[in-house]
Amino acid sequence: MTPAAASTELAAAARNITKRYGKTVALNDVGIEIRDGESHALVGRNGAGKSTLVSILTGLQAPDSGEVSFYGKPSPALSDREGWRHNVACVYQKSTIMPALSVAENLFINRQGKGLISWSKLRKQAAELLEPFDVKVDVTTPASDLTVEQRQLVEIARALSVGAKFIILDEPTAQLDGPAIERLFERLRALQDSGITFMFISHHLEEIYEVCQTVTVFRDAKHILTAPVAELGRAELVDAMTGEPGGLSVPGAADRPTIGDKSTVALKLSGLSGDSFDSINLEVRRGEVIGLAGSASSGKHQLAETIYGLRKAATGTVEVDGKAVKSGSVVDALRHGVGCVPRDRHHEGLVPSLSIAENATLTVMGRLGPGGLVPPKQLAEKGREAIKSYDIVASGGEQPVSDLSGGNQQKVVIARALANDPKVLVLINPTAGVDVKSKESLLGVVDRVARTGTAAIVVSDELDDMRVCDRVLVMFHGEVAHEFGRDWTEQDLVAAIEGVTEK
Ligand SMILES: Nc1ncnc2c1ncn2[C@@H]1O[C@H](COP(=O)(O)OP(=O)(O)OP(=O)(O)O)[C@@H](O)[C@H]1O
Repeated sequence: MTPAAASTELAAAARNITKRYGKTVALNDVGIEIRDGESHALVGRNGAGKSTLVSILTGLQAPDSGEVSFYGKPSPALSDREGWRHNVACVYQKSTIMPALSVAENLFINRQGKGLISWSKLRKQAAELLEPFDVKVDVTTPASDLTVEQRQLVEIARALSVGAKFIILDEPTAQLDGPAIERLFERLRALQDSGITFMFISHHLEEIYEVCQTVTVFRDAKHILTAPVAELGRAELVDAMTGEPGGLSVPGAADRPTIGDKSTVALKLSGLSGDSFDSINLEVRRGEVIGLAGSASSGKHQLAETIYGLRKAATGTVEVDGKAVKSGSVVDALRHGVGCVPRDRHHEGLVPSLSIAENATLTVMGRLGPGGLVPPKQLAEKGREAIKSYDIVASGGEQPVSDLSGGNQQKVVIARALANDPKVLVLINPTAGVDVKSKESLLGVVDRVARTGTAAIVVSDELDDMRVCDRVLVMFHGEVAHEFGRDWTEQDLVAAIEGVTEK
């Protein structure tokens, strides 16, 4: 995006903001100034305070102290939702769209006005609103049928239609595949050219360089720096986020001993077919890490979810250590030693009201104490262990998971998957929402368990997550179209994912 588009007027400003949750100081006298027309990145490690600032900038909660203003005017009262909606909108990772309502109803929610609704007029207006966004859906479609990409565009269109010119994008690319990210960025550029201001939160630092002009770094609830993106190198940016010098090093598969044919087969898929994938045969040996790559429609998620029992296979078998696992049963998969990090931590991953310790031990309750009850001392120990091993930012193991930042919740999901000492580990987007430094330590965990003989399957859109893999299988239209060894190149992999190379 062109820096020239930004002016000196401030679209949004937050000054001297402090916010506490009990003993936790989530924001400690921080500020941010977002110039009209710019795209301003907000980055920081998990738990740095980014989402808390977003909730204050969107009027979802009040700060304990400090002020927010838009275009030089003080923010509306918290109860004036309409006033906030005119100033700012946020596209969250978690949808704010009502799944049961149609696209048109979602676009006009809360503002049908008084009197009878003219459905035909509403549908026509909805179609007009979406037209510039090239969202190819019938506006009467239920919102639950939208892809993540379409859902985000509907949310942006909705924000613009109520007059907001400042939009916050909270990790918008976390659930998108490569081509969808490119399409989103093209649209952001066009919107910025038309004068829309963005605040952009992402753990993918290369995206900051691609779409933003200014970057602000928060660390441990404090403002560390604000600088033009062009003047801050990637290493300096990471140093500011972590507070310590030294680059990043993602563990690579090449550092582990090669897995020979003599190693026992831990997981065997024979003629496995299901929703979106067909006739998959695969053997994964003890200590071997397999990457599953492919576009969103490749069938990779469905295959992984069938292995850990979330989906029932149409035909074929899944065997762990030579024993067949009952199809479509997560409990049976767990019993055979399959651990999983699911795609959606909000729905399948965690029990938000339970503590870190309780969530981290959900898969092993029966083994820790009689009748599934864990003695408090042992539970506290497990909580401390999880916090230490997985680098979780929290006040203690007894803290409810609902209080944790998104990235830290993801670390609890990983702790839970590993608590059972699984023979086979299935990880879907394991580093989603996780900061750069924690990414490195989580991939280190995969490397470590592989060394102890666990077989792992890593499903991810991130090439960095594939570096820890011994083999990378690229799926295309439900089949394994390519297989790469440890020596894959980024170019080969991307070409195979997009289906532009010969088999
Ligand atoms: N409702 C809450 N109750 C208690 N503590 C909370 C609550 N919401 C956030 N916190 C704490 O405030 C701190 C900042 O959290 P926040 O969600 O703003 O971080 P973040 O920078 O968005 O992290 P991430 O990158 O993981 O999304 C964290 O320590 C978190 O545990």
